[in-house]
Amino acid sequence: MVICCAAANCSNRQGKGEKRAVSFHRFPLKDSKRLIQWLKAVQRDNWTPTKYSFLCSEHFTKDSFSKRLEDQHRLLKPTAVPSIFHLTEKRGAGGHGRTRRRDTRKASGGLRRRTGEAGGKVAAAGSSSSSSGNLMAKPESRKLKRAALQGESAPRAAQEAASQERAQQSLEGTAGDGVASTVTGSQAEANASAVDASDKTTTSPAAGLVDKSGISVDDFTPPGSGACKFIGSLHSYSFSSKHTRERPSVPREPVDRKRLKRDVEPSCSGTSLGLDKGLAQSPPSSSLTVTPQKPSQSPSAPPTDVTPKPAAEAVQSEHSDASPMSINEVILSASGACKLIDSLHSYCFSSRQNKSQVCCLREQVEKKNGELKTLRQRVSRSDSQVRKLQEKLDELRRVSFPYLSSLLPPSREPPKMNPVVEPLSWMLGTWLSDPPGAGTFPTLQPFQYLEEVHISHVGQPMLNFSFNAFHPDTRKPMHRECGFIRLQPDTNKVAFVSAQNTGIVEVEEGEVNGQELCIASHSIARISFAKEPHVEQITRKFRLNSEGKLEQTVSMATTTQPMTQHLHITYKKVTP
Ligand code: HEM
Repeated sequence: MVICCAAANCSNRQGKGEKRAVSFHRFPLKDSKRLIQWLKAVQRDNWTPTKYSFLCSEHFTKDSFSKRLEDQHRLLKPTAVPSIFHLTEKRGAGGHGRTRRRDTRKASGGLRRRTGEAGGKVAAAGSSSSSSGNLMAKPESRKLKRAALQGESAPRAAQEAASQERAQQSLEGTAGDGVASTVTGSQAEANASAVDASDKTTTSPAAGLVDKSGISVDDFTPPGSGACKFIGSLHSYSFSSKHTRERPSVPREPVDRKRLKRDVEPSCSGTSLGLDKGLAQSPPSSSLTVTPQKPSQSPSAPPTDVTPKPAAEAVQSEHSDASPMSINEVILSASGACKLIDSLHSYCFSSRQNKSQVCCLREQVEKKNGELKTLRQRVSRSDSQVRKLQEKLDELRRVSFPYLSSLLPPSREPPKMNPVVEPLSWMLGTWLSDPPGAGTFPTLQPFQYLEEVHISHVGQPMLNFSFNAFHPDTRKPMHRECGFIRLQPDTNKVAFVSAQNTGIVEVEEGEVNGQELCIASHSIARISFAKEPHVEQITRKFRLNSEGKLEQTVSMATTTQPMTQHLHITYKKVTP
């Protein structure tokens, strides 16, 4: 394939003008922004660039190029945009037409022959990763040297190229060119390598389609993934659809097409057609390097050992520059569709990843459920043990207190209060000192104490009481007394009978008036060894204050002291 400059009024093409090195650069079909910039600069009406469209280096400013360190090879910068055009001139006969393309075919033949002469070992031409290819003129010896240096990669590149060539020949088979089928493998390899040794996507017999980045289609298509296979079929559909649109008038043998498709699978990132890959295997942004043509290798003198393929190349040139697609369509179909499919791939993978996470979580949940089940069983066993212990306790109670259960009412409802004690009902309940009680007496240091009071009834015409004092700091028990409060029926006369831990037993009597009970000692007895001084008189007053609190004030007279207040305390009710 001979490379021609696509710019209007520019007749530069590969091999033309040996004295000056002109490089050719592909249109950045993958980079839609830059492509638009290029197209604006080129200003060609009703023309769409293909992967076989080039601009020569003369349309770029000097600063559009950089030099490769190792061999000073001139490379077009990835951001370069052409700016030098002579648009006012009219395009001459050497413009962009079929005639020129036919010349291109001849030039292509020449190129093939030249590279074939290089021993069929022309390796990948060390193209840069620049998005625009670089078709730079180079001396033959240098090319050979480079091919030799590239050693191991050469056979592989040649093998790949041979595969591509075979695909191309399949297409060309319809032209009935029997010679084409006689092209030797080494020739075909050399040819394909020379056409574009910097393909980003090549076929590998072992691994199928392999991208130069090292990612193969298999990387995107996990085995056994139905979704990915489906997406893969979308790829095929996308490319075959593009192929159909770009080559609507060229009939293809089904067998050829099938073979080609199998040999050259479309890739996600590629914008080229499967058929185009079969022809050149060159992405739009790859770089090409050619040597200026010697007279004997000029395009006008096709070599005898390489069969030209006019039919296929005619198809190629006819459809490469005369595509009916608009730029938008190119961008949409080339970038949009593949991006969509790539996003489907991503979705597919993320979905599979999520699935595996869900599986992992499900396993954890199942494990936790198992643990929960075990815990529930243990709790159930504990409940059962508690029930058994409760039953045992009940049995022991029955054994220890044989009459208790019969004495207690089955419903365990509180006994009905005897109406006789009704006037004292305001005293019923459990009371706690609030605040602590205050103790005084002329012979004593003032002191504080806590006290708990229980005043209850069991349905009898009397109240039961107990007063239990505690030290406010140590909570040690101090004074304690218990007894009964009786009311003389149909009167407000009250008898208070008490036994105290100090060895005193006493009876106090008095009256209840409303919510106040005032009583005074009627008789006091004590143990023989009671501590002195002995108490001789005691008075008490109970009342329910406006705050609902129970108050008690105790005064006493001893053998040494007249009647003096000994205690004052306020209780807060804590239970009925
Ligand atoms: C009606 C019931 C009570 C009577 C008749 C009574 C009688 C006495 C008497 C006669 C004394 C000796 C006084 C002295 O040495 O001059 C005494 C002392 C004392 N009483 Fe009471 N008392 C009663 C309730 C309480 C209560 C509820 C407390 C509370 C903790 C208490 C705490 C004390 C203390 C700390 C002393 C001084 C130390 C002692 O002698 O043990 N008393 N009481």
